[in-house]
Amino acid sequence: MKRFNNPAREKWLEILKRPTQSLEDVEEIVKQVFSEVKTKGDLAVAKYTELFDNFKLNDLRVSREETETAIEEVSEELKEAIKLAKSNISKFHKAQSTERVSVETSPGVECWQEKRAIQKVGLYIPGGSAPLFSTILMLAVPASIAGCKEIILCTPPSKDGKIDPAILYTAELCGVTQIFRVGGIQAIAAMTFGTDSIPKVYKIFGPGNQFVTVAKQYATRYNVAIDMPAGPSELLVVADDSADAGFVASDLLSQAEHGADSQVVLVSTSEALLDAVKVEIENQLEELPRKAIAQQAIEHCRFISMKLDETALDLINYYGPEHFIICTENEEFYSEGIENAGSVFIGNYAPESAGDYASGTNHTLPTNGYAKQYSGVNLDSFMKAMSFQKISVEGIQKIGPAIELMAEAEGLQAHKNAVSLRLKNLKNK
Ligand SMILES: NC(=O)c1ccc[n+]([C@@H]2O[C@H](COP(=O)([O-])OP(=O)(O)OC[C@H]3O[C@@H](n4cnc5c(N)ncnc54)[C@H](O)[C@@H]3O)[C@@H](O)[C@H]2O)c1
Ligand SMILES: N[C@H](CO)Cc1c[nH]c[nH+]1
Ligand SMILES: [Zn+2]
Repeated sequence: MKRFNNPAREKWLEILKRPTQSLEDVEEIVKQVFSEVKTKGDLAVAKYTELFDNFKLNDLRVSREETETAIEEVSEELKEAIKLAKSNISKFHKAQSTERVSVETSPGVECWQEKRAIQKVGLYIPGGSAPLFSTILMLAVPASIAGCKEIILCTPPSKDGKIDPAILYTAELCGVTQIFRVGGIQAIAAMTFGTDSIPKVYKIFGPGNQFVTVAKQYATRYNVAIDMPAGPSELLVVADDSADAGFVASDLLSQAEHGADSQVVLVSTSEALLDAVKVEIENQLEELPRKAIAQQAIEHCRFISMKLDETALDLINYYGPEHFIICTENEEFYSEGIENAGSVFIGNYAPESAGDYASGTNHTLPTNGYAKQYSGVNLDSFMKAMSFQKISVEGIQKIGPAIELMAEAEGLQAHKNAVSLRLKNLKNK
C-alpha cells in the first residue's frame, strides 16, 4: 500500500498508473491466436484451449443434458437470489427503453429515429479465476430486452472441461441461445471469424482479463463491434470522517480479490480515516479465502490524502475509475462534479457489491481510464439507432434548391441530378 500526501498534479500520472499489462505486452499473442483461428477454426480453438486452459477440447458446445444436470445442482436459495437480481436488472434496463423520436424538420420533411436490436451478439463470461455468472445477468438480460435474436455465450472450461453449474443455470434463465466452453483470446477470435462450431457475431460484449480485453480491441479490425474495454476491476473511494473505516476497507478488498491486477484507490481529506482504513484492511484481509490474490492488489493500492475537496475531485476525474464510491458528508459535491466514472455508489450503505450483483445497475464497465469516453453496458449497447425520412412534394420543393447548390459546390453532379430530376418532373406536371 502506498501513501501520498497532497501530490502535485505533475505526479498524478505516475501515482495512478494502472498495474495491468499494456496492449503492447499482449498484442503479439493476440495476433498469433487470431491468425490461427481465422485459418484453422475449431482446430486452433482446441490448440489454445489446451495451451492456456489445460483442457483437451472435443466438444466445444455445451449440450442440453449438461445444462439440465447443472440446473439440478444449483441450490434453490441461490436460484432465488439470482432471480431477485435478474428482476432488478430487468427493471432498470427496461426503464432505459426510449420512444421513437420524430420531428418535421421543414414542412413536408419528416425525420424519425427508431431503434433495432443487434441480431447476433456474443457474450464473454469470465471464468479464469472465478465463475462470474452474475455477468450473464448483466449481458443477457439487456440483450433479451433489446430483442437480440442470437445470444452466444463463451466461457473458459475448468481443467476437467466443466462449466460452473451457476453459469449454465443463469444462461438458461436469461435466454442464452448457445453456450461454448471456450475462453480467453481464442473465444474472442472464434466469435469474430466464426468457426464450424461457434457462430460469428456482430458485436462482442463482456469483461475479462487483459488478454480478453486486448483481444476484443483487436477484433474491431475485423468488422466486429465491441461494448468497450472492460478489463481488470478498479475502485476508487472518496471518504471523510463521516465514513465507516470498516465499510471502506471491505469495499476496497471486494475489488482487490478479483485479481492481482485489480486497482483500488482511497482518496480522503482526513488522515485519521486513512489510518483507520489501513488497520481495517489488515484485519479483514486475514479472514479472506482469496487473501493471496487480494494481498497482491492491496500491495499496489494507493492511499491519497488531499487537503481540498476541489483538488480531490480533479484527481478523480483525471483518473476516471470504473467504480466510484462516495462516503462523504458533502456527497452532492462529488456526485454532481464527477465527470469520468463507470458507475457511482453514494453513501455508507451503497457497497460496490450491490452493483456487482443485485441493485439493478450494470457491472460491465470501462476500465483503464476508458470511463472518460465510454459508457458501461446498458440497453442501447444492444441496439442500433436507425434514422428514417419521408419527404413529400412540398418537402422536396422546400429543401431541394439548397441540396442542388450544396451538391454543386462539392462537385457532385449526380447528387444534384437526383434532386433536379424530381423538381423538373414536378414543374412539368
Ligand atoms: N470491467 C468489468 O466490467 C469487469 C467485470 C467483471 C470482471 N472483470 C475482470 O475480469 C477479469 C477476469 O479474469 P480471469 O482471468 O478470471 O478470467 P477470464 O475469463 O477473463 O480469462 C481467463 C482466460 O485467459 C486466458 N489466459 C490466461 N493466461 C493466458 C496467457 N498467458 N496467454 C494467453 N491467454 C491466457 C485463458 O484462455 C483463460 O481461459 C478480472 O480481471 C476481473 O477484474 C471486469
Ligand atoms: N466487480 C466486477 C466488475 O468490475 C464485477 C463482478 C462480478 N462478480 C463480482 N464482481
Ligand atoms: Zn466485483
